[in-house]
Amino acid sequence: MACFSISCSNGLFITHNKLEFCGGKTKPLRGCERFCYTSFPYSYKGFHKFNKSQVGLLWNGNFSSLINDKGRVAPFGFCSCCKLHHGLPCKDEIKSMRSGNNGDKQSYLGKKEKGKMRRRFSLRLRPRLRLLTIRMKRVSIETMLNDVKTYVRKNIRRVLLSGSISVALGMCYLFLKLTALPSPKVVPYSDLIANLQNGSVTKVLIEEGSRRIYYNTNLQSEEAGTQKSNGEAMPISLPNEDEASKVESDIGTRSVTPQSFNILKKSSKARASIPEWQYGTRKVDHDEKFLLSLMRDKGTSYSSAPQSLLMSMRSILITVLTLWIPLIPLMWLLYRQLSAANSPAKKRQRDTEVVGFDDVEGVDSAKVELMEIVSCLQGAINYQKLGAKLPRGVLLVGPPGTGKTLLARAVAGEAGVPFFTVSASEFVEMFVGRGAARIRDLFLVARKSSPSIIFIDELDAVGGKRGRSFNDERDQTLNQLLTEMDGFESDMKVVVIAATNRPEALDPALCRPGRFSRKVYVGEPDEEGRRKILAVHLRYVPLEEDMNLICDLVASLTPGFVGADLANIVNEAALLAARRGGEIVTRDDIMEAIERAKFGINDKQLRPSTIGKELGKLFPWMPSLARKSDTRTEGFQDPLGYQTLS
Ligand SMILES: Nc1ncnc2c1ncn2[C@@H]1O[C@H](COP(=O)(O)OP(=O)(O)OP(=O)(O)O)[C@@H](O)[C@H]1O
Repeated sequence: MACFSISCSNGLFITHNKLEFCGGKTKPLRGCERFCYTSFPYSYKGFHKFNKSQVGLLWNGNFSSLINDKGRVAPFGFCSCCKLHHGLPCKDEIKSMRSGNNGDKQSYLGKKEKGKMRRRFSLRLRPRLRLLTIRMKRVSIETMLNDVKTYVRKNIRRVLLSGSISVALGMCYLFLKLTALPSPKVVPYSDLIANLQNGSVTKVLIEEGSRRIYYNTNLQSEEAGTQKSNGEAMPISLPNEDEASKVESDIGTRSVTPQSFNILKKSSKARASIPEWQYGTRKVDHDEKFLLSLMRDKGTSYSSAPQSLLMSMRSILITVLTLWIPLIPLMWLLYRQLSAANSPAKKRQRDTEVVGFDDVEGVDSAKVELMEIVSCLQGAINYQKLGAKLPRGVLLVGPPGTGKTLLARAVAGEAGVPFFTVSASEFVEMFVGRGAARIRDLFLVARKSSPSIIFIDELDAVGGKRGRSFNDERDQTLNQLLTEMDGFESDMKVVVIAATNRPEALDPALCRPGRFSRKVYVGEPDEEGRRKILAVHLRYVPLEEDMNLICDLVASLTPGFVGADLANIVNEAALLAARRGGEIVTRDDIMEAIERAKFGINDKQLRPSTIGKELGKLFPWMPSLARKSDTRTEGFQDPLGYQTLS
C-alpha cells in the first residue's frame, strides 16, 4: 500500500493518470490506488481507494472530501506550493476546496459535527443512487418488451396453452357469477310436512330429474321472528313497497331526487337477492304418495318442472370444474410420461469430447470393419457401383469393458454425421406401446437427418428372445425395432450399431441378414493391444520413467485385462501419486495400482478381532459385536471353552 501525506511540504496532487507530489516527483496511477493521507492541519489519518474515474472527479473539484475505512470524512485540500505545476492559488497551507477552511480547528470541527449526519447520509446515498440510475438506464421498457417478445416467441405453444386455459377459466367464472341466483333456505323434509299440515304452504314445486322440492309459505313474518330468536339468517327486508312504487311513479313523471333514486336502487337490489322459492328440501324416498295426498287434502297448489337450462348448465360446469381440478396434476404426469418430448431422440446431446479411431486401440479388426462403414457413409467408397448395399446394422459383441461403446463413439467422431446414441433400457417403459413409440420416433428423426448413425447400447435389454416372458411391452418394442430396420429404403444411409455382452440372448430375428447382419467381435486385447491401450491412456500422464517402458511392463503383468481395466489402472496410479502429494506418477504407483486392480484394496489383516471391530463400527447398536471386538484377543478362550483361531 503506497502511503502519502498531504502537507505543505509534501503535497499530493492527483491528475488523470498520475500522482504528483509537491517536489515535482510523480508516480503513475495504475487503475486503482490505495493510499494514506493526512489532512493538514489536523493529524487525521485514513486511507481511501481511488480509481481513475474518481481521480477525474477529484481534479474537477466535484470530489471535495475523502472518506476513510471507518466512514470518517475529511476535507480534501490542495497544497499551495504546487502553484508552479498546476497554476492553482498558492498559499502556505492546505486549503479546503469545500469549506475554504482557514485552518481554524474549532470552526472546522463544529461544522463537521453539524454536517456529519447530512454528509454521511449523502455519501452513503450517492453511490446507491448512481447505481440505481445506471441500472434504470439499462432496464428500459424497450428491453423489457423485447425480453417478453423473445420469451413468447420461444415458448409460443406454452404461452398459447396457458393463455387459453386462463381465458376459459375466466369465462367460467364470469358465467357462474352472472347466473348466480339467490338460493332458497334449505330445511328438513319434516318442516315441509309440518307446514303443509298447518296449512301455511302456498305453493310447491317438485323438480324433475332431481330430488329437490321447493315451496313458499305465508308465514314469512312469524318465521322471521323465530329465526331471529334462533340466531339464524334473517330473510332480506324489503324497503317499503309503497315507497318503491312511489319512486317508480316519480320516474314516470321525471322528478327523480337522489333520495328516491337510492330507495329504488335498494329495492331492485333486494328484489334481485330474493329467491323465487323461500325454502328447499330433499324428497324422501317412497313418501311421494303421502306428500301428494297431503297437498291435495290441504288444497295446496303444486306443480312439477324440469330444471332450467341455465341451472343445468351451471351444475354441469360446477361438476366438471370440481372433477377436473384434482385431475389436472394426474393428467400432467400422464402427459409427461406419454409425451414424445421425453423421447430418447430428442434428448440426445452432442458429446463434448470427440473420440476418434486413434483413441481406440487393441481392437484392430473391429476398427477396420467400422472404418469401412464410415467410408461408405462419407461416400469415400462407391459401393453402389457394384450393386452393394450399405449394411443396415452392425452388432458389436464382446466381454464388458473391451471398448464397444468407445468404438461406436469413435465412429460418430470420424464419420461426422448425426449420431443418435441410446441405451436400450431407455425403451423399457411402464406403459404398453410407449417403448415402440420411442423406437419409431428415434428412427424417424434418424431418417430425416440421413446419413446418420444410431447406436443402441446393451441391446439385450429389449432384444431378448420373444415369447419367453409375459412382458408384452418388451415384445412390442422389439417388434417395432425389427419393423424399423426392415423399413429402410435401399438408398437410405442410416446405420444402426448395437452393442451387447450376451449375443446368445438375442432374438434370432434381430441377427438375420438385412438387420444386424454384420457381427463384429470386440475381444480381450493381447499383450500388444494392451500396450497400445496403455499408451493411449498414459498420453497425458506425467511419468517418472519412459512411457514405452511402463507400457511394456504393465502389459506383461496384466494378461486377461480389458481396456476398461487398463484405463482404471492408469487412473488409480495417478490418484495414488496425488494422494502422496507427488507431481509425477512413479513406477511404484503403477505397481500398487496393478495390485489393487488384481487383488482389490486389501491392506488389512482380516483377523476375527478386526472383523469384529469393523462389524462393531457398522452395527454399533449390536452390543455383542462391540464387546466381542473389545475382549477377543488372539488365543482368547471364551466362557464356553471355544478357542478362537486367528
Ligand atoms: N480398446 C480400448 N482402447 C482404449 N480405451 C479403452 C478400450 N476399451 C475400453 N477402454 C476404456 O474403457 C472405458 C469403457 O469402455 P466401453 O464403455 O467402451 O466398454 P464396453 O465394451 O462398451 O463395456 P460394456 O459392454 O460393459 O458396455 C472406455 O471409456 C475407455 O476409457
